[in-house]
Amino acid sequence: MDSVMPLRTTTAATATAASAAATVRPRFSFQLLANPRPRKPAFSLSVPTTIFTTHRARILPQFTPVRAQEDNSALVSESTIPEGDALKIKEWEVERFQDEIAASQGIKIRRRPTTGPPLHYVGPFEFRMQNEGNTPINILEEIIWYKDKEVSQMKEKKPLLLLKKLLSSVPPTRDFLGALRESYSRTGLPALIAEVKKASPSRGVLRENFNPVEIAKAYERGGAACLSVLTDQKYFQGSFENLEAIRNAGVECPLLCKEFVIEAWQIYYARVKGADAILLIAAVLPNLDIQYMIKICKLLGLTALVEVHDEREMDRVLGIDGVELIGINNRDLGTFKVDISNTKKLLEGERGERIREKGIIVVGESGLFTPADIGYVQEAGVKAVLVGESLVKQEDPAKGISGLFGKDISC
Ligand SMILES: O=C(O)c1ccccc1NCC(=O)[C@H](O)[C@H](O)COP(=O)(O)O
Repeated sequence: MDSVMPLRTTTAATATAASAAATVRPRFSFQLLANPRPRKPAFSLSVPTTIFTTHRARILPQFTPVRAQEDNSALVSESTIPEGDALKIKEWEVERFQDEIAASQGIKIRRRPTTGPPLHYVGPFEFRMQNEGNTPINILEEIIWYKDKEVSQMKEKKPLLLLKKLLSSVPPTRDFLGALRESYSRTGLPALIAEVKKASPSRGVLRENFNPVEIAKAYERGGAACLSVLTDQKYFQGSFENLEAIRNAGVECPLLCKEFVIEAWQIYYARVKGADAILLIAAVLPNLDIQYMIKICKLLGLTALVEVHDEREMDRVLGIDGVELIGINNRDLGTFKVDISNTKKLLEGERGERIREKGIIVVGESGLFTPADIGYVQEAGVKAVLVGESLVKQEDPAKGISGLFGKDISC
């Protein structure tokens, strides 16, 4: 067990924000949090930055008074805060606010580790456990935390203004949805989005002699309607260079940029690098972000594939305007277990009806290996499938497609 250390005694002023600025409070009044994460910010964003030592202390150690005072002397006056620190405090406030919105929508994935470990109140003491709140709950959260740092660095090298300038010289996007529809009506089978995937956190390296352009061309020859290109480097050994290379190699299938999007900047970047579509993961993004990102996608001519894992995410996404393409991922990102009956479960009953009414195309994702699997998800209601492992492992991925569908779908 990690070490536990008492931080300091607390006052009501540190525990209840709204009234704390006012006057002296009796000592040893405290708030006991049964479930401290995600925690309500102890002050609202509209409260001016006359806030309290507890919060300052979490991010600005120089403000830490070891013991709160019985009078207001422990409070730091606004005028003593250097401007840069005040900005950090605001950022912290916004982060906590974002976490709270996400949590209210059932999103468990946090955008980044908590700035300081959560506090536990026991008697008059606040405790914290080392590492608590700073260990990702699953692989998706780990990926997102890393992505947060990665994107900050990438943005510095290629700011949004520069990307916007580059947009004027990129070729037009290809019609991702149109390609799926065309393939479905041509073959009577779910349209294939074949994934260019070198490795994954669950399976490790899937193909040693990995040539992304050759694989993409083989997929196209084999009858794929669209391709998905993993661009995450650290966990999937993918790259934006792969996306660009495939785009520049004369491959005609529309390309999905398979990224872990947390910021609109990434959408612009994907567009500049040759994407025709981009993945938005509901387990990571709050509703408003999805809605706003879909608008950006439309502005840039991209298709948004909005991915869900469970009923709650599906219901959220069905309530968002502008969603045209939903992916149901059969992989549990906590356990990595793949269960294709997830697709069926999420398309049953009223949900399935709403999807049909809205004309949304559903993509079955992950764990599809045989013609029986394809038949099963088609029966459940999907009009497209996204397949990586079972194709990329084949010596000839084009033949792999015929094997997967039980027939040649290339003509
Ligand atoms: O593939 C993984 O191990 C994985 C782990 C964590 C997050 C995402 C992951 N996969 C992304 C995908 O959605 C799949 O690459 C895609 O659906 C294809 O799946 P498969 O056919 O099973 O390779």
